Amino acid sequence: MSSSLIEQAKQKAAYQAVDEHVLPSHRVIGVGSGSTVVHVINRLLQRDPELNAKTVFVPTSFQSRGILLDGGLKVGDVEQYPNVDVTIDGADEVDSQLNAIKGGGGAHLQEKVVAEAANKFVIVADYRKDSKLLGEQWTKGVPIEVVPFAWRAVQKKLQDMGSKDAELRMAVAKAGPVVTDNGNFLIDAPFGLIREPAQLLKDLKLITGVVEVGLFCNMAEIAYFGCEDGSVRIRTK
Ligand SMILES: O=C[C@H](O)[C@H](O)[C@H](O)COP(=O)(O)O
Repeated sequence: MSSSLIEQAKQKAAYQAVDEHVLPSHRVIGVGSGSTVVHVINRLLQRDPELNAKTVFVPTSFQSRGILLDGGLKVGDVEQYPNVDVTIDGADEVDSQLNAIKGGGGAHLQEKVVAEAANKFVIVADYRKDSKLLGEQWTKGVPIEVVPFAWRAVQKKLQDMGSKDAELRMAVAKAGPVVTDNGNFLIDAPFGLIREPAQLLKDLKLITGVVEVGLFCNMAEIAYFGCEDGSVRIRTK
């Protein structure tokens, strides 16, 4: 499939999710991160400007904050707005139970906080992210944000837990590791097919030095997948 068709699939999922879940009565909207969320923001910008002027948007990264500000929307944070009406975000992979891997762009810490602050968490993605089990299609591993000084110790623990290929994520246009929006490092830890994501999440969070894990378990209420044929597949819990 061409990249423009994939973009169309992302756009269809994003537009439908905004249309069905961002209501005129909502005053605080959580906005995730990544390439699919760009379409979410574009759709939000097509709403009645008077309605947008009465709404605060809570971004989850430097990326989404910048796009919201460029669009002239009012941004806030969870410290000011701990009660979010709905959060819409992308995902790297979603399983049949709506558990998700997130953090391919390193934004999962803020994303999880804003998703948990929301009354409803909605995922938007293209068909490549739709799996029966996590780890089927996203084979780079579970993104894990770690405090920098602990990265080697955390990597060793992950290897002991069976993720032999757990690797520090390296930057592309900079020498050295990726540094997150929160000043931390990332380790990508492959665990093969993840049959019990909630248990894995608990085990990973108990490792000292781990800040947050890119496994979102039992959080999403609904997921929209843009398909190859132009339709949108919806999965609910
Ligand atoms: O850290 C990044 C986020 O979790 C993204 O939502 C995720 O990587 C999906 O991004 P995209 O829509 O670009 O595939």
